[in-house]
Order: sequence, then structure tokens, then C-alpha cells
Amino acid sequence: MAKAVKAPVARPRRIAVLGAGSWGTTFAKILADGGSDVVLWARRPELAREINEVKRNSDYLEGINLPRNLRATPRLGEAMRDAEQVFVSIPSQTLRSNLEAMIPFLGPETIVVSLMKGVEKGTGLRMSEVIAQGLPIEQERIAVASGPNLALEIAREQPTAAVVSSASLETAQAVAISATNRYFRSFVNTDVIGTEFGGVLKNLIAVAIGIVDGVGYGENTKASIITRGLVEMTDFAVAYGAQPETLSGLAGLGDLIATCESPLSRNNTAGRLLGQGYGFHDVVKQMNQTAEGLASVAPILSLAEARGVDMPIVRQVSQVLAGTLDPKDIAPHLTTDSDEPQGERTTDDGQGHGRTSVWGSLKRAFDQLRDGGRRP
Ligand SMILES: NC(=O)c1ccc[n+]([C@@H]2O[C@H](COP(=O)([O-])OP(=O)(O)OC[C@H]3O[C@@H](n4cnc5c(N)ncnc54)[C@H](O)[C@@H]3O)[C@@H](O)[C@H]2O)c1
Ligand SMILES: O=P(O)(O)OC[C@H](O)CO
Repeated sequence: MAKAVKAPVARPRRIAVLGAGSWGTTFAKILADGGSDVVLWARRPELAREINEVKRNSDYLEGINLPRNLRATPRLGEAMRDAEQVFVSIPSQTLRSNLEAMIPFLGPETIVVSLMKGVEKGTGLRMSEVIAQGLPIEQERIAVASGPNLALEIAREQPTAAVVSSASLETAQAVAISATNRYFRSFVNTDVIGTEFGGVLKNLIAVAIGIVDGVGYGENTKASIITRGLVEMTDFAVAYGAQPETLSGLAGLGDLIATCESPLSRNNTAGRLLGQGYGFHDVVKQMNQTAEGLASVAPILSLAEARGVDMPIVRQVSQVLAGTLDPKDIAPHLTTDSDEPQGERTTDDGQGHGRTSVWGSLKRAFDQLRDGGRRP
């Protein structure tokens, strides 16, 4: 019997992208180059005018020509009108305050996609969770996109891959179809937790890499931190329900490599400035774009503590940010809980099914008892 051929899913006609910074504008270009009719919401009318009149966003993407089928508007309602998919690319800490304004313009079937890589300070919530709280929309209409995606390289049309994740595979596929063109390919999965945490956690490791780079340490130190960083990311994400293989994929290892290696990364750059001796406030002043890692350190450490996950790299980054650790003393890969040699893998069931956090918390509780209540 002949195999039934599935009709291809139709590409959506109207898409909105909210946030005309470097990633929002680049993603709008990806979608427009994939054939959709894209409207970009820019807060500043003069930026919307520049995009419409000269097809440029010179503040964020110098030298990049934007496609004709990409328009911009400073009016949120105009950007969202009739949009089948709405992509959000603004700093994570500002998401919640923007959601209410979006409600009146959401269609009954609109899909909302987070392009952001942070967690909310105070709540520790991932961006898809903030969206689920702030919008009247079911899980199946929320998606996230992540991966090794340095905006400027993609804006220059260098071949790149990403992953789109949603609780609904159908939604992930519909979004991936929109976000695929001749230079950009989107894969799909349904592990929203792993995909989002991958993007958040690699920022923190990239800050650590920037710090050691700024201090002047070489490739051995960086490779040690990147490798141990992946273990730290995986332990954390699995403790929160992620599939370990997601952390070895584009949204984990892939993004970790890109962000740790590239001077284009803002998180890496912020770390390098810290390593060169600038204080936290000077670094924030010098960064005119979003370095999500700086705001995510504290909430991630709280979440790690709640599940008994040890994160020596993130802990030392937070100490450097607080000014309590001299950057030249940063060496998270030398940190151990015991004098005994440790296995390289912290998971010990051989299948990566999250015994780490349970074992880690039991071990820490035991060590604390043994040491009379002091932290091991
Ligand atoms: N730049 C990249 O290479 C890249 C790649 C992947 C993911 N991301 C993620 O995308 C998100 C946005 O990053 P970006 O690089 O576009 O940042 P950006 O600093 O270049 O741009 C941020 C945009 O958000 C707008 N904005 C700032 N405060 C706002 C507020 N209160 N309300 C509404 N809009 C506000 C700014 O005007 C600007 O248009 C971040 O979470 C980042 O981690 C960035
Ligand atoms: O510039 P960064 O450090 O925010 O990194 C950008 C992207 O997340 C890389 O995938």
C-alpha cells in the first residue's frame, strides 16, 4: 500500500516580533527571509522609521540590510494585529511588565514564542512560565527557541541551527517552519525545560570564561571550565525535569561553545571586563546591550540550592560579581566537596536520570551534620 503523504504545514502569513534589539531584529529577518510577512515592534518611533525607510537598524546591526517584507512599528497593537505567531525578544526582567499590554491583541489561536535566555529575578521562573502566568493562553500555544545564535553572525546570513521547543510538537513544528530559511534551520523537541535552561545556564558559564580570559588564563583553564560547566548545566537542568540529551544538543552544548568562544557574546564580554578588574557597576554601565547572565546568577543559585545541586562555577561567578572573590582566584574546576578523588560524571546511575541532585543533597546534609552544622 502506498504510504500516505502528509501535506506540508502552510507557512504563516503574518508574524509579529516584539523587541527591535539585536536578536529581535535578526529573528525578524530570519522569519521574513523564510517568506513570512513580519512586523517588528520597536519601542522608539525613530528606530521604526529607520527600519521602514532605509531597511537598517544601525544601533544594533550595523551594516546589515533588512528584507523588504519586514516592517516596523512603534505601536504594539499594529505589530500584533492578525499575527499567527508572536516572537518576544526583550530583556527577561522586563517581560512580565509587557505582557498585560499584549493581552488585547492576542488572537484565540496565536502562538507566543520566547526568544529570551534569562530567568526572572525574585521568582526564578523561566520565560515560558512567566508567559503562562501573564497571558490567558494554554501551554500548547507557548514555544521557546534557543541554540548557538549570535545575532550578528546570523544577520550576516552565516549558516546556523536552532531548536524550537513546545509542550505541543505541532506548535514546535509550526514555529520551526516559520523559522527556517536558506541560512537558518530550526529543529524541534518537546523538552521546554531543558531547552530554556540550556540558554540561561550557558550565559553563566560564558561569564566565567570571560573572567578567566580577562585575567589572562589560557585554553586549559577555559576548556576545564567549559567541560565542567556542561556537567553543572546538565545536573541543574535534570534536577528540574529536563532530558539530559537536550543539554548535549544545540540549546546546551551548542550554545555553550558559541557563547564561550565568541567576543560577540555580551555575557562573555561582561565577564572579560570583570576579569580585567572592572567592578560590577562599571561593567553594567559599559554594556549597552542585554547581558542576561548578570541578572540570572542569583536566581539560579537559589534554585540550585533548593534542589541540592552544587554549582561551583556559578557560585564563584556570583562571588566575583559581589566583589568577594578576586577574579585571579577563580578556579571553580578545582572545587571539590571532599578530599577523595571524584568521578568525572556526577550522575552515578550511568543513565543520567538525576540521581545527582538527590545524592548531592543527601551528601551535603550528611556533611553538614558531620561538621556540626557548618557548610561543607
Ligand atoms: N543578541 C543575541 O545574539 C541573542 C541571541 C539569542 C538570544 N538572545 C536573547 O534575546 C533577548 C533579547 O536580547 P537582545 O540581544 O535583542 O537585547 P538588546 O539589548 O539588543 O535589545 C533589547 C530590546 O528590548 C527593548 N527593551 C528594553 N527594555 C524594554 C522594556 N522595558 N520593555 C520593552 N522593551 C524593552 C530594547 O529597546 C531593545 O529593543 C535576551 O534574552 C537575550 O538573551 C540574544
Ligand atoms: O551575546 P550573548 O552572550 O547574550 O549570547 C547571545 C546568544 O545567546 C548566543 O547563542
